[in-house]
Amino acid sequence: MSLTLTYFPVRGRAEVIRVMLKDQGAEFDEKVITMEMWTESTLKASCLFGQLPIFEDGDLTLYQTNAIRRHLARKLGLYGKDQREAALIDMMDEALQDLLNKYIKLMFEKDDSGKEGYLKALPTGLKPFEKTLSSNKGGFLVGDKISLADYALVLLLIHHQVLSPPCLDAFPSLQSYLKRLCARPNLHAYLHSDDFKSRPIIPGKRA
Ligand SMILES: N[C@@H](CCC(=O)N[C@@H](CSC(=S)NCCc1ccccc1)C(=O)NCC(=O)O)C(=O)O
Repeated sequence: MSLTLTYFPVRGRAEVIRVMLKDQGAEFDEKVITMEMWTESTLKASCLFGQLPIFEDGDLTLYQTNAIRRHLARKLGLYGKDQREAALIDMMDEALQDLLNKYIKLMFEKDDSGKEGYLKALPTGLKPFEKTLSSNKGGFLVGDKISLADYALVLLLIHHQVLSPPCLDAFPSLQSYLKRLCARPNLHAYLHSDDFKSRPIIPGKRA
């Protein structure tokens, strides 16, 4: 299984793919594209949608982060035990995309003026996941095995603790979930690696 991820030297949209693969112990190569390479080469024109990431799985070439994530989830058994769980995982993942899109918008704002309002509204966004984790005794968002949606939530929580360390203080289930998942041996090793720590969240924004 030759897997290659092509992306910029930032966490960005690709980080959730890296986290999944690292936690699952799936070997993959990375092609790092600097902004200079991106603007000077024909790579952008060769990308179906003109954007990164690109994910190559043998002779399959995929664009679109969430399509890549779902492909890997099917391949690595990260989509629940049956269709019911897969549907619930999709539901959780869609809701996480809503949170991620708000976070991306904040990350790209020129100054910190939107941060106060963002953090004020954050608990409303986190509450459904606190409620889900406190009621699901399986230990994950859905069922009793890690899924596609858990990786998205874990990375969002990690980034939000950088943005505002106390942001999980009112959410004990999210706190213990994050602690437990980040202690998974492969994920723990990756999160403490220079690879992860040295990559900015987006260009110019260090974690
Ligand atoms: N729908 C696509 C969107 C891909 C995309 O926006 N790619 C960007 C890079 S991805 C990006 S903007 N990431 C930073 C935003 C981010 C920050 C923090 C977490 C997640 C994302 C890109 O290729 N820009 C160059 C160009 O268009 O010429 C996807 O999900 O892959």
